[in-house]
Amino acid sequence: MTILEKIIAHKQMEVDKLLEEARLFDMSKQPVPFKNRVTTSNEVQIISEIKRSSPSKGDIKAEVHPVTLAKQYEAYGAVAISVLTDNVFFKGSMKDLQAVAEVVQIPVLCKDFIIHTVQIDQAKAAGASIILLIAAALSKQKLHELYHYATEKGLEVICEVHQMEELEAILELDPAIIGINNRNLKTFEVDLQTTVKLASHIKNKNTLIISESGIITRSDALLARDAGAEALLIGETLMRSTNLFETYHTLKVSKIRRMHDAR
Ligand SMILES: O=P(O)(O)OC[C@@H](O)[C@@H](O)c1c[nH]c2ccccc12
Repeated sequence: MTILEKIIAHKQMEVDKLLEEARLFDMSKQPVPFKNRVTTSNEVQIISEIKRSSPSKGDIKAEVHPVTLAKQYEAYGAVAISVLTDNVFFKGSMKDLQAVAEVVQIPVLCKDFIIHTVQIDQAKAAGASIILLIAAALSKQKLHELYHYATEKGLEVICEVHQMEELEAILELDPAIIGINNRNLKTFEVDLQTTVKLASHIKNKNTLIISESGIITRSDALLARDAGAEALLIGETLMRSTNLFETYHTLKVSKIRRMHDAR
């Protein structure tokens, strides 16, 4: 069993419990616009992630205070905050997301393994403006169903892909946003060339491309930018930073290639 299969099996149990509880979710919250903020900017934007722990790295910063960190991310210019809400494998929670969404003005991404519409309702009620749908975790039919459901609720969706077949399955949707995960969720291997390879197959210029995972240095940011990414999803590098001001400064690159950016 791969780690992704383990996570999904556990997620199914969580979903069954949620459905049993038959909670009513308040769906009246207005999401904060995301994509437009990225595409109209002159800089490659950073989606900053709150990630206490992960199955691949173990504890990164388990004792973090999400609200304090989110405020710092916002102050340093994050375009959105990603909050890991999976508890069993990432030590996050929907409570974290809710607390963060209450204090920041920027959009919040619910970073979880979504397999059922009830999780979308739950995320929206907690204050998420964006959700993630992971192609590796869903059948094509389910992916399409969840995508349409979330967009009907006014949420923006990042369709995450890691392999060509996954990209093909989501291109049929002509999605507004594609996240290319440089990390293989089955083996944890990270390769930034994943962004280079897959981005070249995304022909619609209106599709926003986000490069996700394993971005550590300025040259990583430049590599993703040159491949066509307009935003970067960064977790561990920010979580481990002891000087966020400097780290943002290092990772913030302009969308246009400049002389001093040459590697
Ligand atoms: O910490 P990193 O390497 O910067 O990665 C962040 C983010 O891309 C990663 O947490 C992630 C991308 N897709 C996911 C799906 C589920 C859980 C986590 C993820």
